[in-house]
Amino acid sequence: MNHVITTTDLTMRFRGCDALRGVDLAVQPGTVFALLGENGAGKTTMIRILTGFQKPTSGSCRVCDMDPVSNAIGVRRQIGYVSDAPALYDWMTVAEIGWFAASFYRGNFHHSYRQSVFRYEIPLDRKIRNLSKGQRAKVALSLALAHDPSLLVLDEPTSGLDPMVRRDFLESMIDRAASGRTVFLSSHQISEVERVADTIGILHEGKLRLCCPLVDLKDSMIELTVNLDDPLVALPKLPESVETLCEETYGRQRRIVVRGFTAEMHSLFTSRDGVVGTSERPLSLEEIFIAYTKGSLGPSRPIPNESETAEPSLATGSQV
Ligand SMILES: Nc1ncnc2c1ncn2[C@@H]1O[C@H](COP(=O)(O)OP(=O)(O)OP(=O)(O)O)[C@@H](O)[C@H]1O
Repeated sequence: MNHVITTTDLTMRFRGCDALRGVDLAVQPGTVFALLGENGAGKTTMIRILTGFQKPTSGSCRVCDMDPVSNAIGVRRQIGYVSDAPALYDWMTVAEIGWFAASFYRGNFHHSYRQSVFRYEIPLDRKIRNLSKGQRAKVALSLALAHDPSLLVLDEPTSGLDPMVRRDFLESMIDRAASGRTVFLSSHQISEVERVADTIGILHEGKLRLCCPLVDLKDSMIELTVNLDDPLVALPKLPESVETLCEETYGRQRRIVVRGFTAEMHSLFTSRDGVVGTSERPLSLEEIFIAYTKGSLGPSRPIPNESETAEPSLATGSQV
């Protein structure tokens, strides 16, 4: 399969800061790819390189079969792009900026643009400088989508949009992917991303910690709770195929976030002296993100009472 985006050992060093450290990535066509990461993880840097606004220190990338370093204009003509702070000509009106941008594209750019701003209820005669933050974001999105690009690159696309518009917009991204076009977006809105993304990439301190279809990710990750009769009981070593992301003790409970744990492995625990029982639960994308980036179960988890932890939960249904 021809990937829409590939990066190979992509590295970006700024003075005193390694923004990207050897990122290898491949994005399939017809998918919504969401790049997640904390502040400063390297998302915008990655997007600026892919769109030809920044030259990487080393490594390579291809976007729509072009090299954004040597052919930035070719890439930008092919894709739609909205940055986290869209630069629009403030002195133009909403109508004028549509005319202006249409001059760079063939086809019915202008008609599509006007339909889009009409749908968003933005007055055509309003100056860009007098628009609210959300209205600016809507104009930028209308411009990016008007030539119906095969690849849409969005840096924090929903910041500034109200909840209804955010939901409609993200759902429209699913329709784009269903029609074979590709959406690459960065976001902090993890619960929103969870509803629309096909593939998740997690950047952490410039490294790609994870790149995986969302369905596989959610199927392969669980929080395993092991009830112990003594908090100091040592747990068995898990097979190498299992990735342990974090382990925390709450009284007589040990909670572990694991990837690749299979049902057969429960017996490793249940046969262990001092283990009273185990249970498992699926994780939300937000919990998975926290496990990968913070190595913890999350900041706001309730700490159970001693009486709760003493109670063994033995095998039924998803529990073992
Ligand atoms: N031009 C620059 N010069 C020096 N350092 C930079 C430059 N651009 C980015 N950085 C640094 O690179 C790192 C990654 O920044 P980047 O903007 O890519 O992060 P991000 O994941 O988009 O963050 P956020 O979610 O806060 O927007 C940060 O530590 C940032 O300070």
